[in-house]
Amino acid sequence: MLKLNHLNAYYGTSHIIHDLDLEIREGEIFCLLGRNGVGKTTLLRSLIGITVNTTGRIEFEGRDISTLPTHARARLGLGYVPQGREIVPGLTVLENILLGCNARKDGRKSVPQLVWDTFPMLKDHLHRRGTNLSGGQQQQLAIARALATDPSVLLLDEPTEGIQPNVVEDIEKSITTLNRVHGLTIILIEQKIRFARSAAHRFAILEKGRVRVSGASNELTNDLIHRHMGL
Ligand SMILES: Nc1ncnc2c1ncn2[C@@H]1O[C@H](COP(=O)(O)OP(=O)(O)OP(=O)(O)O)[C@@H](O)[C@H]1O
Repeated sequence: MLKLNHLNAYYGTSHIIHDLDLEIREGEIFCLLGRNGVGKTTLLRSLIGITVNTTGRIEFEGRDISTLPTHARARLGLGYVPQGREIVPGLTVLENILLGCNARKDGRKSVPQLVWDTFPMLKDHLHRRGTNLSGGQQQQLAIARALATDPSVLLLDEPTEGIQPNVVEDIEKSITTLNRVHGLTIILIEQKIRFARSAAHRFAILEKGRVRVSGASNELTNDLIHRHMGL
């Protein structure tokens, strides 16, 4: 579904991702792991085309998207939930969600039912400022905004980082339901090994912008985690 060939990514002259080959299969949760600073966020940004220069091929559903602008990639079906959520200040919850609708590939402006089914809590807060929600609610809003684009692949950058423990489980459940029940393909950056193991079908551990080891999630042994992530 998504194939990367010889992908290199740069911030100015800093070379962050090195000649990376990776294939994400339709219907899977693919987990990106690795220590801080190895390039996980940069890899997701390369896929959606934000703030990073790339060379190499990014193929999505058979088409080379590597030179397309971000909004065109979103329209083709890549939904991005950035680290830190980036809820737009000054906009209500509903307005934040409607921002996502602008990127829908079918041109419809209505909020997909999947958004409300996944996060019914948001309906009770539609006219509050998004930034006034709790951290966990803001994360749910950020995922809702990406779902409003009607994506076929969701890119999630540490979706439960810094979230109160009681909400973490709700968000994790939503992510697995989006995949298992609704068939969304998901690329997930995750530091919580427990969730990576239970949710992901396959994983890759990055080191210095390269895939150091990859495999099925049942091959994600404590030894690998210790050796390549220092945990
Ligand atoms: N906007 C930027 N300009 C220049 N260098 C950057 C920029 N963003 C990140 N970097 C550098 O790129 C490297 C990879 O960072 P990246 O955020 O992709 O790593 P990461 O694996 O996602 O780490 P973390 O888990 O800390 O988010 C780091 O050395 C970082 O300092």
